[in-house]
Amino acid sequence: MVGEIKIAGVVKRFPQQDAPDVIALSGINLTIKAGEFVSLIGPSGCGKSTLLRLIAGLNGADEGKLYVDDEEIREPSYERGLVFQNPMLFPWLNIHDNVAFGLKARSIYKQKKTEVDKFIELVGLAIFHKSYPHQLSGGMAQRASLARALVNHPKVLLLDEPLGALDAFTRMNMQDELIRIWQERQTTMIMVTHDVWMKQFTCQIGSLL
Ligand SMILES: Nc1ncnc2c1ncn2[C@@H]1O[C@H](COP(=O)(O)OP(=O)(O)OP(=O)(O)O)[C@@H](O)[C@H]1O
Repeated sequence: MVGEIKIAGVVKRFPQQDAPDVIALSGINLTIKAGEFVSLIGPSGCGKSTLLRLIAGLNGADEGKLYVDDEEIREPSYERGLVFQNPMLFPWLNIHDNVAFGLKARSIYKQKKTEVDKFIELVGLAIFHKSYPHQLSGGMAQRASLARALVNHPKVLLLDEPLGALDAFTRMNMQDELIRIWQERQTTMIMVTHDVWMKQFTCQIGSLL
């Protein structure tokens, strides 16, 4: 299996004007095994999103290193899919083209076109593949955003409160969906959540932050 994450002595500071630096992460050491589904839990401001952004390669650590399968994380990669609380779909592209975007950017769309349809179907949006983001509900848009990350077959899926903006019923369905995808694909998943039910289901590491 692939997708093991190692975090070694990671420190992240945010400099402030006329004030001491904010120390968002102070010496985090953690290993997440390939195929695990882990929740990051903890009080607001404890550094959950910061850690996710470092694993995504969107920000660099001030000290320490992060690895995926022993390869150091230095920049964003399609191997680490990221889903935010608010689905960031391109409003001018329909659902098919949103999901296909990464494959087109990497010039592998022609070979992988059937994958786009497969993942749109997996998240239950087959009949909406020609719809535009403004024609979808929040839950549907979030599922499209999940398909867009999954179509790249990431080693790791990073989920930053992906269910936070959804109503309770849609959230329950999406939770089931995520667990089903995880069981089916065995992708390493790291999810920032405040949801107690997900917290019970997944491994808990929030106390480390
Ligand atoms: N870009 C930034 N510039 C300055 N400070 C930042 C930045 N991003 C995060 N911080 C600070 O780093 C700390 C950790 O923030 P982070 O967003 O990681 O917390 P969190 O645990 O995800 O919080 P929440 O549960 O409220 O989303 C906070 O004190 C925050 O103000």
